[in-house]
Amino acid sequence: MSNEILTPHEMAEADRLAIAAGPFSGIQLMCNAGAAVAAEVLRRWPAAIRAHVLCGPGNNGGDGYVVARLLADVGVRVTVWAEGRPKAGSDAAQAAAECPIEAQPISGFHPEGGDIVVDALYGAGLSKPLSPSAVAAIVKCRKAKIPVVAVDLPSGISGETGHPVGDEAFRAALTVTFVRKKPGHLLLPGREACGEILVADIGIGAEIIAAVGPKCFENGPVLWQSRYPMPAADTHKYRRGHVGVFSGGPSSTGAARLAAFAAARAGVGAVTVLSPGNTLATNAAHLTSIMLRRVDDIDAARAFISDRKPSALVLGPGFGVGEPLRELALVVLETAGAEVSLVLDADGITSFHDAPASLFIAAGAKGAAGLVLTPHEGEFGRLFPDIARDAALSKLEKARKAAARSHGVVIYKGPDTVIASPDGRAAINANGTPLLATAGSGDVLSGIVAALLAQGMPAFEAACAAVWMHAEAARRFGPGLIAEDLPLALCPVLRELLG
Ligand SMILES: NC(=O)C1=CN([C@@H]2O[C@H](COP(=O)(O)OP(=O)(O)OC[C@H]3O[C@@H](n4cnc5c(N)ncnc54)[C@H](OP(=O)(O)O)[C@@H]3O)[C@@H](O)[C@H]2O)[C@@H](O)CC1
Ligand SMILES: [K+]
Repeated sequence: MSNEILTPHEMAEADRLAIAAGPFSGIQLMCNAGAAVAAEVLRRWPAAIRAHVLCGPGNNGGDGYVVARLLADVGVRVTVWAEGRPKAGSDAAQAAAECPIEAQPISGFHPEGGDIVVDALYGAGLSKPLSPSAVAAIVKCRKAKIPVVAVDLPSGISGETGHPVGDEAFRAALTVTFVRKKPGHLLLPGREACGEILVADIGIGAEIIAAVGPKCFENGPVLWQSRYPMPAADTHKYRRGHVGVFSGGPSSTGAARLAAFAAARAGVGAVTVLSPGNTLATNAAHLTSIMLRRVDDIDAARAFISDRKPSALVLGPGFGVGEPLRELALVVLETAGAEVSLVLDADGITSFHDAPASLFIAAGAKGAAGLVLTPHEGEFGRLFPDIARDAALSKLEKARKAAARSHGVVIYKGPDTVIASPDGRAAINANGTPLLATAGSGDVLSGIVAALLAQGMPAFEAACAAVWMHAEAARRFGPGLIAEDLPLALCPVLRELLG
């Protein structure tokens, strides 16, 4: 399965390279695209009474004229409604000329129950908010409650950001896109506007995509399974890594234990909860296989790192915001060394609200511990306020900029979690579930990330794998899920991954 995601700009580049390399010309690619859409319409709605094809002035509209011709060829009653006309000499103009159905102005479009609509108004070239006539067409589809099949993208949605360019966008039952998905198919709200997404092969080969060199991927095992840590037959517990999790004070120890349990389930050989003296008894009462060590201050943290050589540390969950956490994080980054990783979550992120540069400088220093940051939207805004405010950037670009600035892998959490690496690679997660919107679920994610890091998985792949496994465990567990369930719910997911 191809998991690359192409930005609209990269898609246009792939298109250019493919046409230059042959064998397909631009109009042939357009015919292949239109044929893929028409075939899907016929397969899914063989009993549709009438098809309305909405055609815009660009190549998206060109695809629409091909769909209209092919549907009419097999006897479907087709009406074409046009907004603007293709430029003379363009591929779209040729497709329109070859379409036997005379286009009518879109203002006359009136669908009825039993009809089907093919939205070929705008795709990759959407450059401004939809016109009042296009918005009226959306309202008519909504009122008639008829299925919309979007060609490439639901018109109105930006392929780059997944956001509507104006106030309105089509909502499709099915979106047929070409070659590879675009960020707007996976980022919200675009993902919801697309309905089911089908990627059609139109004759642009993998070698063309490789030449374009995309650095964004849909998250899933294909992306990271080859780097997943498989326990060797002759392993022992410390060869499977050691995770240390810093515990909070008396009223907030649960978050660290959630991270610790998750780390243990995710395959790390040993886990130690690092607890202040006043919470040792509470933590001890809830831990069995997980070790416990008293850590009251920076010196004790340093001593743990040098005596027990943890391979990853989790700092933040339930810890409390403030100077002690900042100091601890900087000490870990500066003294732990390159073979240790730090997962900074929750309070760990918020603590650097006023001094993010100190964190980024420490993370960027040669030989520093590797850093993974796991902000949700609010935390992201605290650490990267200017990036968060920039409305022109997609969530993907925001995560990428944050990773480059912080020198850390950033897991920008949400229903469409984006994982970005300082080297420019990024992944968009698509198996998220609202079941994960529950207290403590982020602590579990931090524990899984740390466990994979501790077992030697590279940071970007570890972050991607953890995000996917976390969501997969939640989906398979189903309703009623609370964070305590997640570590155990990882087992069936692990059985498949490691099986
Ligand atoms: N890449 C490939 O491999 C293949 C791509 N294919 C297809 O090509 C599509 C991309 O085509 P495209 O670049 O011509 O862009 P498209 O979306 O048709 O719009 C551009 C036109 O619309 C206009 N316009 C924009 N927004 C507007 C608005 N709100 N209201 C009014 N006008 C608006 C815009 O005007 P301008 O911005 O120039 O003023 C321009 O005239 C892609 O989505 C896929 O379906 C396939 O054929 C197979 C091969
Ligand atoms: K469209």
